[in-house]
Amino acid sequence: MAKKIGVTMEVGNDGVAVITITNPPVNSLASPIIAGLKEKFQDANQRNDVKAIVLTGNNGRFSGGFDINVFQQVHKTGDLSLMPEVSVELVCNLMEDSRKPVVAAVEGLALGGGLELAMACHARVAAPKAQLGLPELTLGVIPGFGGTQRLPRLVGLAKATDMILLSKSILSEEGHKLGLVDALVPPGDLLSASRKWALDIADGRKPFLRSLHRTDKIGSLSEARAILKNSRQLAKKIAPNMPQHHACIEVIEEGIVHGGYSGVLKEAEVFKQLVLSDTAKGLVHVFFAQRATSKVPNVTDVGLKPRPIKKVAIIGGGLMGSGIATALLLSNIRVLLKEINTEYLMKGIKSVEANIKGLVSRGKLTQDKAGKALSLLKGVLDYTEFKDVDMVIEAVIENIQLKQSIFKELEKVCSPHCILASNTSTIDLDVIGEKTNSKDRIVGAHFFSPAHLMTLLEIVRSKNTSAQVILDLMAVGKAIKKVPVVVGNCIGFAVNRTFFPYAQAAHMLTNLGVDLFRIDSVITSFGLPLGPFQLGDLAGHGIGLAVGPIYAKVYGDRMFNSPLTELLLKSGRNGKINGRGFYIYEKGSKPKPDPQVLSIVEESRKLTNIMPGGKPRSVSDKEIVEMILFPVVNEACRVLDEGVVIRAADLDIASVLGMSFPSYRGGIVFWADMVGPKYIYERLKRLSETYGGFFKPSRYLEERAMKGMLLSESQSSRSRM
Ligand SMILES: CCC[C@H](O)CC(=O)SCCNC(=O)CCNC(=O)[C@H](O)C(C)(C)COP(=O)([O-])OP(=O)([O-])OC[C@H]1O[C@@H](n2cnc3c(N)ncnc32)[C@H](O)[C@@H]1OP(=O)([O-])[O-]
Ligand SMILES: NC(=O)c1ccc[n+]([C@@H]2O[C@H](COP(=O)([O-])OP(=O)(O)OC[C@H]3O[C@@H](n4cnc5c(N)ncnc54)[C@H](O)[C@@H]3O)[C@@H](O)[C@H]2O)c1
Repeated sequence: MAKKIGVTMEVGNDGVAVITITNPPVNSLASPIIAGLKEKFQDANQRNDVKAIVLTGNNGRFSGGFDINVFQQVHKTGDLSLMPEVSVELVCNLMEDSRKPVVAAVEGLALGGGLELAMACHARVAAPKAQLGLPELTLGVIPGFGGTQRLPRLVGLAKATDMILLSKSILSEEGHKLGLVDALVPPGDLLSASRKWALDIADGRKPFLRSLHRTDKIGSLSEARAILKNSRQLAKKIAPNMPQHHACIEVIEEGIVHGGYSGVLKEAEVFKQLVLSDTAKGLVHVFFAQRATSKVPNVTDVGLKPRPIKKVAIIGGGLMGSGIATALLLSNIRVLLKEINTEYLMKGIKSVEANIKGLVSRGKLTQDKAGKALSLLKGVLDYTEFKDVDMVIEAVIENIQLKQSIFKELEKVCSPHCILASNTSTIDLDVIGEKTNSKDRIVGAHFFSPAHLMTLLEIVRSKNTSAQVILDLMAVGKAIKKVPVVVGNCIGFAVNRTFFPYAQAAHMLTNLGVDLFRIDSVITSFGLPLGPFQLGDLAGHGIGLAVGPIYAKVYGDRMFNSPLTELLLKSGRNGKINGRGFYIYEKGSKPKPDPQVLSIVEESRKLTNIMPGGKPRSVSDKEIVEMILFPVVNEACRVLDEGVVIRAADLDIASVLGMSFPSYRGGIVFWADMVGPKYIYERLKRLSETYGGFFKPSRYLEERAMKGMLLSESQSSRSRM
């Protein structure tokens, strides 16, 4: 059934016209809605039987803002005329400058353009817990319906810049205290209270306030400049590679110096420049890509319903098990934590307590909620209580025999409906389940460390895993505030496999004579939070050494054998865990590059002997980025080719959430498509001629480059799912 969308107007006997937006699910401001609003406001302004106007949204939501699909159309076509003229024609002229008072009746949410429409009204009446904010910067643009001008005038400049630059929304309760909301009323009274407020303004019992004309909360010019100076520093820190934060501050300043209307005009001009930026393209792609991950063919579209998961057993209370337990407890799921002996069990429980305490001390959790979460945890040393759990997540050490024997045991002690998940990062799920008759309920639940903080959950589907089990795990993932991405079974799954060349390429460059600290710094300037060497320190070099042979067995044709990790470990440097790796780690200070590592690097260079003519290779920063990230793109191509992910955009989200690949670059595949498959292919081909198989372009990349196709264009599927 086609969804009903549009704008309606009903005029009551009291002379109030109620204009209602209907565009499920979030009442986004699509072109027909904007056209409908213009028409209804014109009509209401002209009609003699209308004294005042109330603007509201249908189904308990005011509006989630401008329709983001339009940005995507603009990105595809480059056609700016698809953007409707709103900020002057509708918002200033028909709404704010109307002779008839307009009151916004806000429930659920008013975000982006939604809040901007509400701010152009002459008062705002809201229901409790409505979400209010201007999140446009997360999409690479700035507010474009006058929000940069009206929010500072309603809540003060410091609060407004904080909300806009950090894309932080507030609840209507806080909005009421700040003056953004004029009255807070129960949802059932929202319309009647708004009508009354509108009539009170019309009859002069309440003031007729136009937000853009207000100056009472802006302060003096020197005060404003001081606040904007701080904002510029904040922008530099949080968004060094993005244009929209600085541009937004400029626009706000224009309004402070030359008046709100001048600010509105500049806002419209800057908006049009930003909407076409690569940053906006990347961020808008990520917005839709993240939502697309919840659509899994033959799982979410076949009428199945997720079964309730109330109690989960976790086997292994080490780094991962304790993190996963924390995430489940915080979402009110009961957890049985199993360990091998009392000492390890207590250690595991203490880690969970420390995770939860950390959240309380950072103000992210109340003491009450922390107590409630911990009351749901029970430590055990055997399987007696496993009979009524809905799901088991195994997180013991990476050992095939151990995992196989655990799953064989689980099959006996758990009920037949119980989901049997493994957090393995490298072992084939089919091998783990080999000795069982429960292959249809065995699934990978690959969390990323620290599991209670990282949002990606790779759900690994073997050829036997049932659709119901996938759906159940997706629902658990969402319940614990993760973003589940369903992937196929292969060594390293989607993220670790795609990024295994990341460290390898860095080692090759170092062995070619490039300074390793420079490599890290170039990669962090590109936008990844940690360069490959610092990331290696964080994971621990012991792990790197242990998983190397597993990868070599299947991807050996494209591995670079660097002795550097082994040499590092020999000299007692396991990374952050023991305070020394490539960097020195001291409590309370930032990691410091350790110059003593350079002699180890020299030893490695002697062993590999790959420097051309024995001399360090000189490379530009651009070459460093290409030599490290193009092999990653090449592996991403193989992941796409083999159908390890359902769609290319899933790999983008997985790279953003699992590897912290910069979201403003849209994820690894999106970025590669922006750079150009042909260029990447040619660079890799040339590099492979000099340095061998590590850089050899994959068949998929070659094919796409030759045909002039994008890597993300849908493939003739050999999907594993
Ligand atoms: C010139 C313009 C100036 C203006 O200043 C610019 C803006 O306003 S920019 C906008 C500023 N506003 C924002 O940045 C707000 C962006 N939106 C959000 O943050 C969340 O969606 C929201 C909190 C609203 C609901 O969360 P939730 O309940 O977890 O639900 P969910 O997230 O799963 O979404 C459900 C469905 O709704 C869809 N959809 C949602 N919003 C929009 C939209 N604006 N448009 C189109 N579609 C939108 C979403 O794709 C999904 O579709 P599907 O096909 O079912 O996958
Ligand atoms: N460390 C990471 O960053 C990371 C990330 C994703 C996945 N993984 C995977 O998660 C799993 C666990 O890794 P980790 O880093 O937490 O290891 P860890 O060594 O920190 O913890 C493993 C725990 O399992 C316990 N254990 C062993 N046998 C057991 C048994 N029979 N019953 C109960 N407990 C038992 C050990 O006592 C230990 O406390 C591995 O499969 C690993 O590949 C690790």
